[in-house]
Amino acid sequence: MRPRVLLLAGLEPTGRAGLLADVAAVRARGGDAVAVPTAQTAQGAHTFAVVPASPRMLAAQVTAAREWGPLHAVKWGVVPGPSQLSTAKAALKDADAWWVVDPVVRSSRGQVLSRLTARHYLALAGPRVLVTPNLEEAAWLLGRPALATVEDAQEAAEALCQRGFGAVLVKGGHLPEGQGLADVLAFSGRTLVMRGRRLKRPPERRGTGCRLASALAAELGRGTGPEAAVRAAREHVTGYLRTGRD
Ligand SMILES: Cc1ncc(COP(=O)(O)O)c(N)n1
Repeated sequence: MRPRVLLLAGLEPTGRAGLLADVAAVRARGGDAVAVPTAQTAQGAHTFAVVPASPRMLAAQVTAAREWGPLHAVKWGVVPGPSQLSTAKAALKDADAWWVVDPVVRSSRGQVLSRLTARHYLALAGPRVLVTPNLEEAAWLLGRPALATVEDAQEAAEALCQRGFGAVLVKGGHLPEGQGLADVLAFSGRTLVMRGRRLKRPPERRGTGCRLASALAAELGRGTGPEAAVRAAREHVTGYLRTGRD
């Protein structure tokens, strides 16, 4: 089965992160990508700009895509503000699809990409919604101090499940040295710690969170369960970090 995946994300024209990275990951996982830009961005060595998409166009693009067939999964990347969020939500009403929500409000260089608050993200919770915060984003969503250990990550993943997310993947790529690398997946009353080796990341290989969430959406869209989907998506990102290709 070829999953059809809607990607709602910011366009970063070089494809290092954002919508083009998402498209590459979905295609590499054997899915069909429907790419709807929520914002235009410019992210250079010295230049930075974000312009939100018009809500009217966003709604039209999602609606038009749905007229040609079902969406099996939706990946939410950067959503610049509440009007893009509510418009996309309304246009997806009644869609029978998994949602993968990457609560990215800043680039890895610290630039602000979105005005959404933790409350907006918590309102996206539902039984078929998988949220993929990193440690910092998980603390932000829960209004907690910084998470520094694998145990903190486990607790945060469980707390986000309690808030109504069907599955939570807390990405532990930024755990302090000595903690190793561990992602924590909580779903259906289980909590799994998935350990890994820390890989050196060449500075141009960005968008790992984008690729992880998009690969996950492709897997969930084809009917893979959350645990196997997360394993496949982690492998995808490891391959990207090693080779620079999806
Ligand atoms: C449009 C867009 N989406 C996502 C990211 C996060 O990616 P990174 O963490 O590599 O900066 C980004 N910088 N830009």
